[in-house]
Amino acid sequence: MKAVHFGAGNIGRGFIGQLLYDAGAAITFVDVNDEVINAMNSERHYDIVYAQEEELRYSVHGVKGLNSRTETDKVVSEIAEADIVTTAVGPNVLKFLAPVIKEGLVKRSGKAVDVIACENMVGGSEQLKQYVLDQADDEERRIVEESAGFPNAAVDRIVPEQVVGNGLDVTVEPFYEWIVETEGMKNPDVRIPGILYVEALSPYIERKLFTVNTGHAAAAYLGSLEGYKTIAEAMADEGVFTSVSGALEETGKLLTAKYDTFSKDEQKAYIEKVLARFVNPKLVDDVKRVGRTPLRKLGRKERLISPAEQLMKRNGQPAFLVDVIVAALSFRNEDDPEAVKLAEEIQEKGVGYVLRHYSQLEENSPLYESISEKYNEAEK
Ligand SMILES: NC(=O)c1ccc[n+]([C@@H]2O[C@H](COP(=O)([O-])OP(=O)(O)OC[C@H]3O[C@@H](n4cnc5c(N)ncnc54)[C@H](O)[C@@H]3O)[C@@H](O)[C@H]2O)c1
Ligand SMILES: O=P(O)(O)OC[C@@H](O)[C@@H](O)[C@H](O)[C@H](O)CO
Repeated sequence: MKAVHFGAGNIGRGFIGQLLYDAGAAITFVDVNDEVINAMNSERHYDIVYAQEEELRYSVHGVKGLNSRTETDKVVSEIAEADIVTTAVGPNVLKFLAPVIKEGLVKRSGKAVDVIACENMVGGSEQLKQYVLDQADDEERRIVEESAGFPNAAVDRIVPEQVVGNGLDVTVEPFYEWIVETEGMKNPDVRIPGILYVEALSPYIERKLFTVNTGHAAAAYLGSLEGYKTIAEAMADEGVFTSVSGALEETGKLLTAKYDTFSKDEQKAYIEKVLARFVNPKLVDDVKRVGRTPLRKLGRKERLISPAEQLMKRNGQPAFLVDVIVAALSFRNEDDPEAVKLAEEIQEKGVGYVLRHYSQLEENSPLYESISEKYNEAEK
């Protein structure tokens, strides 16, 4: 089996690569980072190190690397022969993959394949499909529509930023979950052991995004305000822990009211497990990584605004979530262009502009009002 994976970063190497390799795939990692690509091509393997008491290493062999900008023809040929195509590049990067993925899919002459975006977002693969179709003429569009599936997915494993060993090795938490929606698959015969295939992804992606990622963002933004460097340090602060748990109680209320997929007890156990994962002492995860790209995270369909808005529509009070959103608006990191932009926008146009423009909240809507009020109080 051949797999093409875009994004040889933390989750790409630390999780997707592991399951694809286990499934017997020869993996071509496509990236733009030449250091990583060159290391892939000279080492041809890397290790995944489990962040747990007893060290456990897992080797992924036979990998190679290609540059998606300078080796486009080779990437197209690899896609043309692949049994599966996956991505983990970040939601903002998906549109840049579209031209080369479109060329690769067209070159397959109708041979079915699935393209799975493993990004933290609702409808990631569907979004990628739209970007691909935007690049296609009528005939190409027909080929893509007929032969390429873009099943949505949810991917969960905490993989912090770090370079260990040969520069490719990566430390990960032992936990993992990869869920793929069967609807929209064109090549269902390719099944990757370790993936849970479900008919409807919505409950699972919302549970993941609104528990793991909401809680993570809460710890990062509240922890950052308190001056903590890592998620584990932030979670050791009683005040931060209480607020993170409070935010997850709120999202839990929404999730169990909205879906009958999980009972209240199951959601409670899920939250407890997530909180335990955040305090893993062997996992050194910078609040700057977890809080990265705050403008994206303040988006309407994202982990903070979406559950808060949905909860309010069901007459719930997202008090803790609003505190986290206020902390997110105050997140500062000079190395993160989105955090810099956020600070500039607030300085020049005011917080209301950010809520209208980036979070797409209507002025004077209940959530807009709650956030503005709390933000102004905090600024006093
Ligand atoms: N790290 C985690 O804990 C984790 C867990 C689950 C899901 N995710 C999701 O996975 C995605 C990637 O996250 P990450 O933590 O691995 O980030 P990362 O920054 O470590 O990796 C992203 C990789 O994409 C590469 N890239 C950027 N532009 C590219 C392009 N045009 N073509 C090909 N490659 C390109 C980067 O060079 C980098 O190697 C995000 O959507 C994230 O939300 C991350
Ligand atoms: O990747 P982001 O920026 O959407 O979110 C940061 C973290 O919350 C995220 O990477 C988690 O570690 C991951 O989603 C755990 O599965």
